[in-house]
Amino acid sequence: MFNACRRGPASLSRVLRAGSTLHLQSARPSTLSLITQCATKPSIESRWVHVASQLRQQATGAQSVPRESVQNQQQNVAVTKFQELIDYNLVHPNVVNEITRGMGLHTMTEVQSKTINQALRGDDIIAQARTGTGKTIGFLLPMIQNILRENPDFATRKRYSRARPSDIRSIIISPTRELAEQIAVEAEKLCANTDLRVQVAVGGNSKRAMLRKMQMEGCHLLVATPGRLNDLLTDPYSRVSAPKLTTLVLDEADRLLDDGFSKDIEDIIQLLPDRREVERQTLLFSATVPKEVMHLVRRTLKSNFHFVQTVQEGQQATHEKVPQRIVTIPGIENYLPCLLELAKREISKAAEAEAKGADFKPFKAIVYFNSTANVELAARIFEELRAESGAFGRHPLHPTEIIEMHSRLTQERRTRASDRFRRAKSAILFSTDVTARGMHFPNVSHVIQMGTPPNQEQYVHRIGRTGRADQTGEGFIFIPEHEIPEARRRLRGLPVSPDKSLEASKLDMSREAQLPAGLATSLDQLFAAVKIVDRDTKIKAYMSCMGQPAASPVDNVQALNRWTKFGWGWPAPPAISQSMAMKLNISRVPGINIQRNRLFEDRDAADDLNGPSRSREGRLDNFPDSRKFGRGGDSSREFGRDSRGMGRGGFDRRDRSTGRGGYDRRDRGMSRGSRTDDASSLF
Ligand SMILES: Nc1ncnc2c1ncn2[C@@H]1O[C@H](COP(=O)(O)OP(=O)(O)OP(=O)(O)O)[C@@H](O)[C@H]1O
Repeated sequence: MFNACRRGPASLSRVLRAGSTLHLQSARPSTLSLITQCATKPSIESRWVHVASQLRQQATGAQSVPRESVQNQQQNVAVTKFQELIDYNLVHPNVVNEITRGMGLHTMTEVQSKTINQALRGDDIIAQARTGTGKTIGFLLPMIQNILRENPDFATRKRYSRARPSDIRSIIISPTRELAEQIAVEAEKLCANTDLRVQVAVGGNSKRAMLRKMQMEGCHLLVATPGRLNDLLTDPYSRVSAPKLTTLVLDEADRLLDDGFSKDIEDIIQLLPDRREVERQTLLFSATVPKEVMHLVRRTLKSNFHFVQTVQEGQQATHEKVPQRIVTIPGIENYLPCLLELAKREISKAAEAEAKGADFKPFKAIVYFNSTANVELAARIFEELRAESGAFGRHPLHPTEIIEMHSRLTQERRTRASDRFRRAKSAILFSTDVTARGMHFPNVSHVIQMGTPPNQEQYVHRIGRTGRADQTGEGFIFIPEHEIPEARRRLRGLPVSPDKSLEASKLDMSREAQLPAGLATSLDQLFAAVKIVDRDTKIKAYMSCMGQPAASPVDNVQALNRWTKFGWGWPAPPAISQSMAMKLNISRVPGINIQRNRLFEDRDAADDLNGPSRSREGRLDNFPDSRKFGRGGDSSREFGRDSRGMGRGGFDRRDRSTGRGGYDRRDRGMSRGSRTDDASSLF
């Protein structure tokens, strides 16, 4: 979207100006938020009208109350309990009862109270509130009531529905398929006792099957991802249209208005009825609204829109109830040892609490990486962990499940993965940002981020997967030393406190060290698992990190090379073609392993940079298994001086020629190190 703006006063703005009701808002964001706060606050605090018994008696007929009367009541009433929506005849009981009786929710959250009251008046709204505060009901409820008010017939469930795919009254756009499906499930719950038909249209699923369902059942409320929605609205054979559209919702609005989706949103708005002919309400919701999107927000909404902000400027965008810890680590090779140590610690804490009959929360974590290839590698390694040697050994984290989630999976596998994680009592979900926004998985105890997130907003959304509604949770972020300056910049102002509780976070893999027995065992298990994972998966992970923007390409290349050496035991980092190195502007970076005429490397690299879709079985690494870590002593074990020649920090003694642990900044070419295809060199 920002690109679109740079291209000239965004073509989106041109599209939007086509609607007569659209006047460009000239107020700056700060002024704007002040204005709206003034406008909304009194209605909540001072205009409160006590529930009158005569209004209670009218509770059954919200749909039959004339619009003007509803508006008059809305002028004076700001409800904070769902039941009061019935009491004041604001929302049909068939919808409200699903919330109070079906979901057991009674008191509105702050964002719900503010948005529901405002949106029932028909105003355009942008709402910003912390993650997990119930924004979904905040837009669904007024949206459904707005349809029922115009079409009272839909308020009760009929045996036979005569809806068609062209009956769409509301469209909700979500940036991800999983989120669209989640919203549709929630919408279906609210509409269960009405005659409204909810459909979901997302990419990755069969379009034909989706259209058949839509044609059989009809559609009043469509939840969709931008690409599939665009496709449906432009396909003349789909018969999907929205001539009577009354509400458009953009959930995760800032994401939908950014570069990645702006073109689709622009096209979709062009395909919707002209606002001069069909009056439409637009609702934008997100936990983050960066200043940069405010001008696009103003263009998307009517000029008198309301900005509902429950997070004021200068306040933390994350929950205070979620302690957030930052763990600095020597290098990327420490990620998985740290994760394994943390998982074991939290799993045994939960088990102890359970045994004592104390309150406990099973370990259920989402681990975020910045690339798909890294998610695949970490998940594969964790799947291969064994407490004892042999393929059929017990998993050291049993019964915690290992699940992976990213866009390279088929839609069917993605759906299965989210369902599995949703149902799991204890699990680790390795994920890309595909689950970072909006996804509600119950009882997530930990959100663990590996490396610096792309931006502060993404950090906020990721951490928001825990501590939702009235729950607690914890956040960890692991930052390798070379990323600290950039991480400091991106995480400025966030309530993260340093954590040094993990032994593995202090472990310099390139040096000899005395290790506690528990850590030595974990490293042993990780090493055995790394050995099993195929080479291609590792190369893709390396290439994907290479392709990511880095503050210092030199530090980045060196950190990645160190990872391949001490994390995987490779004598030299993966070869990268000259052309790829030039494309990434790293061909002169010391330590880069440039190989000419290796077409397959080029292909792999291109795959990783562009997000490959094909999956291949790669070769297995062929480490001799003669040098296992073995069991440590009771308290500690000297790492590197045992009879198996562990090498310093798991690094082979033969490799000393390359300096400490075989690698330091002076060692400009990993390829100079002697080959250590050796078990002991992995960790
Ligand atoms: N009034 C309420 N009281 C208690 N729980 C609620 C209430 N409203 C919604 N919830 C619950 O809170 C959880 C989070 O809701 P929801 O997914 O809508 O949050 P959100 O604000 O959209 O989060 P995100 O910013 O991550 O998208 C859900 O389980 C929902 O059922």
